[in-house]
Amino acid sequence: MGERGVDRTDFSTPQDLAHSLADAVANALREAMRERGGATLAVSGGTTPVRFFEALSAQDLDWSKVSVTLVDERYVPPSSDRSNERLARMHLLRGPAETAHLIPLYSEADSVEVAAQRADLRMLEILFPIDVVVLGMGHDGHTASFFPDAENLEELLDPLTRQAVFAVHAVSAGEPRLTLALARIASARMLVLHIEGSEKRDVLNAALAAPEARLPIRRVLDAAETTPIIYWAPSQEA
Ligand SMILES: O=C(O)[C@H](O)[C@@H](O)[C@H](O)[C@H](O)COP(=O)(O)O
Repeated sequence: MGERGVDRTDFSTPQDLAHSLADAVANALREAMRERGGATLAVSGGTTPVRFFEALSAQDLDWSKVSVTLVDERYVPPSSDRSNERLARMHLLRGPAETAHLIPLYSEADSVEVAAQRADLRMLEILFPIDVVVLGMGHDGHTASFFPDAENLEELLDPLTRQAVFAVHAVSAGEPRLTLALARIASARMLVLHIEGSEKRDVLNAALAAPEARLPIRRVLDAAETTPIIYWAPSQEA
């Protein structure tokens, strides 16, 4: 398998990236609302998206028609500072975007597997394919919660699986995770990968140039039904 085709947009600062990505995502959500009366957005957590979330939250659109969910979630309550739901509520669902409908992945359950079953049912509230999916990436080439050492990685990456949400156990992930399956990510109408810093750029370039798809990020980009769009900026020390 040769180099995967992607669209790249590099920025000089994370701030420039955040505003440009917020404009592009907002336009895609507006188009979805014009065409289908509503829009769906799935975002990743971690540390990278905060500027983007805050720029997107300020966008002028009918947020009451937007359903927002998470690409993946740490199996922690929304009160935890590790929670992606908490991150989205703090930085994205505020101001104009406060009226968006958030569909979290986490729920307090006897196990992460039970929580995944519940989240899978909640995904019935979403009209797939998702209009916009924004991925992040770790330095190990994971995206979503597709960690290279995930016990059920091939199940997560199965393009034919019908299950929308899976539980993930991976030593490198820290706590157990909840994640959308690759099939729900790959079918996005707009698939964005937002990464910052030279190390992540190098990991991505190596994954894209590799003759076979080994890293999860390459498996996801190869499965994408639209041309993935890479948003990159140099990291900015806090
Ligand atoms: O729950 C998570 O951590 C994310 O969804 C995950 O896939 C993230 O996008 C990468 O780990 C990058 O995280 P940073 O932005 O913190 O580098």
